[in-house]
Amino acid sequence: MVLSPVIGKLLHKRVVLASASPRRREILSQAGLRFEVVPSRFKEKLDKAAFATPYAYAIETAKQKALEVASRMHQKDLRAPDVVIGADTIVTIGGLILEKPADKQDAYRMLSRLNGKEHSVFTGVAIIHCCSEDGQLDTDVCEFHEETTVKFSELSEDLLWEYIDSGEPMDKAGGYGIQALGGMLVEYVRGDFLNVVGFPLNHFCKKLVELYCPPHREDVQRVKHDSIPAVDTFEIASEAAQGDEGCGPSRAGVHGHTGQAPAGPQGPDTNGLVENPPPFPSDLLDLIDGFKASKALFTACKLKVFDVLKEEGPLKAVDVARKLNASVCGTGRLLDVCVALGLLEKTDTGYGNTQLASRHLASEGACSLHGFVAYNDEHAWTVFTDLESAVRQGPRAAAGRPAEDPSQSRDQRLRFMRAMHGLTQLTARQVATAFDLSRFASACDLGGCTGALARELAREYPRLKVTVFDLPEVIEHVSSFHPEGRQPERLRFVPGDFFKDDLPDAQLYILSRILHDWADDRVHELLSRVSRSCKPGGGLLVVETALDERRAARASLPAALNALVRAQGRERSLAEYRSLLGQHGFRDVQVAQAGDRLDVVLGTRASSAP
Ligand SMILES: Cc1cn([C@H]2C[C@H](O)[C@@H](COP(=O)(O)OP(=O)(O)OP(=O)(O)O)O2)c(=O)[nH]c1=O
Repeated sequence: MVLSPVIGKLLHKRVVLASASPRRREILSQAGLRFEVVPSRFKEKLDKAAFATPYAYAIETAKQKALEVASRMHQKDLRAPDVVIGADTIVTIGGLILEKPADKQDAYRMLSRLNGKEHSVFTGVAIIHCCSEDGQLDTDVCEFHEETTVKFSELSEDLLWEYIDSGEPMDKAGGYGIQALGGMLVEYVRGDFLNVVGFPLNHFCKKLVELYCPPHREDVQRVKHDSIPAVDTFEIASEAAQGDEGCGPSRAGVHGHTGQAPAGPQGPDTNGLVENPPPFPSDLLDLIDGFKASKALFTACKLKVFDVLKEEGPLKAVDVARKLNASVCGTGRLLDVCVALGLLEKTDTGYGNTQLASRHLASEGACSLHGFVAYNDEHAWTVFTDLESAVRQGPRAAAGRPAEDPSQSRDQRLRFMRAMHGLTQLTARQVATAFDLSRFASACDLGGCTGALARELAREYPRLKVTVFDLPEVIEHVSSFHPEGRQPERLRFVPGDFFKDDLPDAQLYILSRILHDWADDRVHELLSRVSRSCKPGGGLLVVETALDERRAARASLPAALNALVRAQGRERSLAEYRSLLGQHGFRDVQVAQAGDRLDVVLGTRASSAP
């Protein structure tokens, strides 16, 4: 069966994961699903002997977990979520079902049983579609299971006990976690790895395709007979209906509840043929709503929601509202939107940050993008409202690079520096290691701002001395970005203007995210200054998001629009950067990628002048 993008179909639904398992949460959120977490209170005590197969037991347990959550939520609010997902993972060996060990001895018994042998891991999954009508809860259940075979090596007693003493086995079926230390015990795996970790993502997506993606017109084989009216044969639909623990019959009900177009054919057209409705334009609706999602994220950052929850979460909406000095109703809605966007998690104890939010959206921390978010909220948001006139009239010549705009206030400059600092810290390592730069003893980062890239270079190359060269009004604020005090000995900051002042001596010059801010004449002026300062054999490293077909269009398009609305600069292709370096006396030009958004171009200064 062909897998198609399907997670987005759940975007406009309220989805609840009825599980306390952090692994399930991680697998589903990494797949892009937006959901709330409400752990089930169903006691896993079904009579195993009553089930014909181990997986029938796992499926029933998964279903009961999900139904318990659906009915509890329905009772509480008289409104159940749209979809509740439940899962149960078991390990089976020799007809025995192993769940989570009760204590260390139990874990030892389980692991000894698995020692040196193959066993099966089953996960049963239930996807429950809910509908609350007239105070009644109506549910449609789709269920399936996945099996994976795992073989343990021959393990010594010492190893088993060392593993048990690590504490890892206690909350895991069969007493091991294949994704962590338990991976050491495993000789091979046959089947879906994520199924062992607690959630069979691939099978789940296929089920969603069955539920939400009716076959397209092209998939429909029209069979016409002279005397019999034309009929449609849905090959994919019949394939789906033949699937294991059957979603087929409940499908119509599912779409009925969720307001989606029915999966099956609609009424006959004038020729007696049966027409499919056009595909529901979910992606388009997401695109239309996209600006609201950005603004919700910006607002939550500005209000420091993620800082409050990082320090004190989980918290109820009322407590967050009190801490933010904001309305309870407004805060509650913003928090729910953040849950739907995958930035927060909601459990019985309240709202908490996802790992993503704690890492990138709280204002402190090495990976914080808080400054970049603030810059987009306060600056980019405003200038982008001018997109229409920029498109009509072409790029505005007015604004230069923000840090170099003399009319810029101190606050604006600091905001820009914070944005650049966060973004550069995020990518500095990838840039520093895109090429082996160990042949250089000194480097000068022109327009190097807070020194985030320079510090990474100094860390990566122990003999490299790095100079950061930037405007005096930038350098004056650098210390506030390094609260720990002293800069590394091999790092220095020199104030100056790379268009006017002598460039510091260095074997390697770096222009990171600089050239796109300038029009062609200024780029040539700058490169010829660099070329004059650079000695033969020295290098020039250019870091940019190049316009290039190799990269997914999405990553480079916002940059192209940036140039249109705010600056006199422009984005260039890799071929243009190569050619620019060549025109200014740099040879052996090589290109590498730093992550999925940045390109790094390295050229070596030839001995003859260009
Ligand atoms: C075999 C194996 C299991 N597990 C985990 C997955 C599940 O979280 C757990 C099996 O217990 P489950 O009862 O399936 O799930 P749970 O108790 O963690 O969460 P809930 O009941 O609220 O949904 O074992 C691993 O993380 N790694 C492994 O290698």
